[in-house]
Amino acid sequence: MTVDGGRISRVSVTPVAFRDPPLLNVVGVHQPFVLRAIVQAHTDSGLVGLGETYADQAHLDRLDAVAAALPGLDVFDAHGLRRVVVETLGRSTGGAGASFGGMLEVSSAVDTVAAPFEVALLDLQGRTLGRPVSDLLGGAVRDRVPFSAYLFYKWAGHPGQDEDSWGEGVTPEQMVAQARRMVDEYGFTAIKLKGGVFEPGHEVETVEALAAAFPSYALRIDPNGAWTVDTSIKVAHRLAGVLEYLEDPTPGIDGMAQVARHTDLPLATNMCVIAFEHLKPAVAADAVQVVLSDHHLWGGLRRSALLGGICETFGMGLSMHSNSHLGVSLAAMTHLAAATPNLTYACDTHYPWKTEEVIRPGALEFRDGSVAVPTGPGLGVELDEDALGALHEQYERCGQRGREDTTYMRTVEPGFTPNTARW
Ligand SMILES: O=C([O-])C(=O)C[C@H](O)[C@@H](O)C(=O)[O-]
Ligand SMILES: [Mg+2]
Repeated sequence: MTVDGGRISRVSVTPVAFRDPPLLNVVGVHQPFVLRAIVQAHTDSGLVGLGETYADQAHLDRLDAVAAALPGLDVFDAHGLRRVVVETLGRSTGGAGASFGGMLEVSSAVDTVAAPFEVALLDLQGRTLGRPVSDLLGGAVRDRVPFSAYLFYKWAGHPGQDEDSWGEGVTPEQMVAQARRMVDEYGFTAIKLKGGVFEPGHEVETVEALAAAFPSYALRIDPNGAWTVDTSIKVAHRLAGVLEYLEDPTPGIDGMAQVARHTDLPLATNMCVIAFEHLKPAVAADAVQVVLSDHHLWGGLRRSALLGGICETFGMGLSMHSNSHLGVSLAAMTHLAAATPNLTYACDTHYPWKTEEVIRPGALEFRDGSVAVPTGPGLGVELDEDALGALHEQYERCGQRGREDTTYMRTVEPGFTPNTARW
């Protein structure tokens, strides 16, 4: 007996905006709202599959062009989806690259545009078969997926607004308090500090304060390439035995390779290896020991699983990157991590920083720092249509149409320049 999953009849792409605190990073500060796009792929048999991605205007235009070309596609035809994306982007944009917030440049838009549609197809396939997405990826090898507490230096509140519930995060003591709250509320046992904001000595002191306060925890710092090779080597020596890995201390495969030659501390990246074409030179130079996957950027869940296999082949570790996201992404990340045997590090998530949501409550709960893999069909999450509508109205009202961390920072510090390789 063959199962007919039906064909795509209509695809909607809904931009939404949700509130975000003023989190600091190497290129500036988070704006008051995060923009995301929710994909709903409808079939002629009445099912709806979900996906989530970025919502910068240029990306939205590409998503809309692909969405219009998808009706008629068989929900099991993942290669057909990729063909549609390649053909559509070739026509509409020439396949030009994409940039998100000045932090991540991708050489091709195909993977980033294809990803949310691929997730929606997998959601539909799972709903058709009555099986969770993790089963379609080879089956869950763990029933809970561990995540890390993702700490950010931050302002007390957005300019002109009241202090938020997290308050200021600048001093080591304030950052330990931030970690304490995340650990108490979510049960995390791994902690990542977003660096690249203050001079390295201050950030190292913060890591040391975290290590003293949370002695048995796995710690990481990620300055997003803010340091020179020399500084990175010095920090690597000082934090050897304290960190589980050092993420993107300096920019580029060459720079990371120079650092790697002087330390046994594993170097991790979501900046110099962000597409399949970067793997060969990174492996040849032994530049990174841990790759942070991200299905939003690597072309979806199946291609991220492929990345996992390549990392295993070349003896590299695998972790998972995040950007500010909602529950549809968290569900997809959880299924992928559950079905990727060598994804042994706690995954990043920005989840604790958000206060608004588009999925119905109950499907994804943090306990002991981990999320149980949904066992229902597909992604196992349902959209709350009212919440989606409200966050879409918020998108219409908020006036933001892209992620502009640097521009926003300059409204407060007019002379600000992004800190890459500054120290
Ligand atoms: O690990 C990373 O590089 C990130 O999570 C990048 C993000 O853009 C992060 O810096 C942020 O949210 O500001
Ligand atoms: Mg990173």
